Amino acid sequence: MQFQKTPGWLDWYQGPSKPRFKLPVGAVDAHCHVFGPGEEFPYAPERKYTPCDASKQQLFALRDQLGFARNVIVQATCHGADNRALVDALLHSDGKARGVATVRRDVCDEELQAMHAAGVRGVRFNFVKRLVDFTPKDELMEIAGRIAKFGWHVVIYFEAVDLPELWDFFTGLPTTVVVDHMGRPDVSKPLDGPEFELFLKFMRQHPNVWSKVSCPERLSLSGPKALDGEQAAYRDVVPFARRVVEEFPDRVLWGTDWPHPNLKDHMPDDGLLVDFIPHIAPTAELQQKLLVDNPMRLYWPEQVKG
Ligand SMILES: O=C(O)c1cc(C(=O)O)oc(=O)c1
Repeated sequence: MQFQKTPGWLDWYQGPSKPRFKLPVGAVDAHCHVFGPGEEFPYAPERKYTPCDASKQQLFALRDQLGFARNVIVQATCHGADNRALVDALLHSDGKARGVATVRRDVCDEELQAMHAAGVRGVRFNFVKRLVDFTPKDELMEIAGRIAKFGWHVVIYFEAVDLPELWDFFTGLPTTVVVDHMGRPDVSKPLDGPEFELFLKFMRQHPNVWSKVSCPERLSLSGPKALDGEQAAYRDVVPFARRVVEEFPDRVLWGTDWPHPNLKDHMPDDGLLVDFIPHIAPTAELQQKLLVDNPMRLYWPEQVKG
């Protein structure tokens, strides 16, 4: 099937640089996607965008180029609840990838079991209105109850302004809850202002809540871009991410977000995105937790000793 990319679509960056920052051994890129290829794994009819293809082979090549050991592949909304591209990538990863799927209420236990065997360890609930149609909360809560039995967790994606309205639902979830991209703070607002404080309170009061400190390229409003060797990219995002890493060192994850759906301004050089990490996790201990210990505990617990 032939797909036409959304007009203005930016393709992922070709030929990323080798990071200067040396990742710790066993580092996990804990948020990335595969797109299609559309010919093999068609994009979902209900999608809100049509991306360029970004195959599993291309993802695994990026992993090796950047120096990651493993990937966590998150179901992208352009594939709806059709997890075939994700599962195929997991099955071809030599055990180096685990996944987060999107499912509907009618998913049966056999399907969940098959996904578990392939390496799926969570489901994603998306509340970003430009990406998905609304799903009733009782339906999501029912799914959460079912996947909890598999030891899976829930990944949530929402905008900071929507947190108050979603608070009761999120805090009622029976699993570990992982927030995508720090709940998308508006980084033009003060770090200690009410909006980001509410997010910190969410994490403080609920020890089952984790956060990905990813996507500075999406959140930045004024920082230099991760292009042309820039070693201090997206400076305006640094204090927000660093605050989360320092306050919750055992509940943070990091990912490239490759192939970066829906960016409008520029495509970052993924090597330079890796060079962003020491700005938000300045010590070797914080880096080890962020990049190895935490993702291993959540996605490969059977390989964690002790
Ligand atoms: O902000 C976005 O546009 C975005 C989209 C998706 C997706 O379409 O799944 O995933 C992300 O992590 C971020």
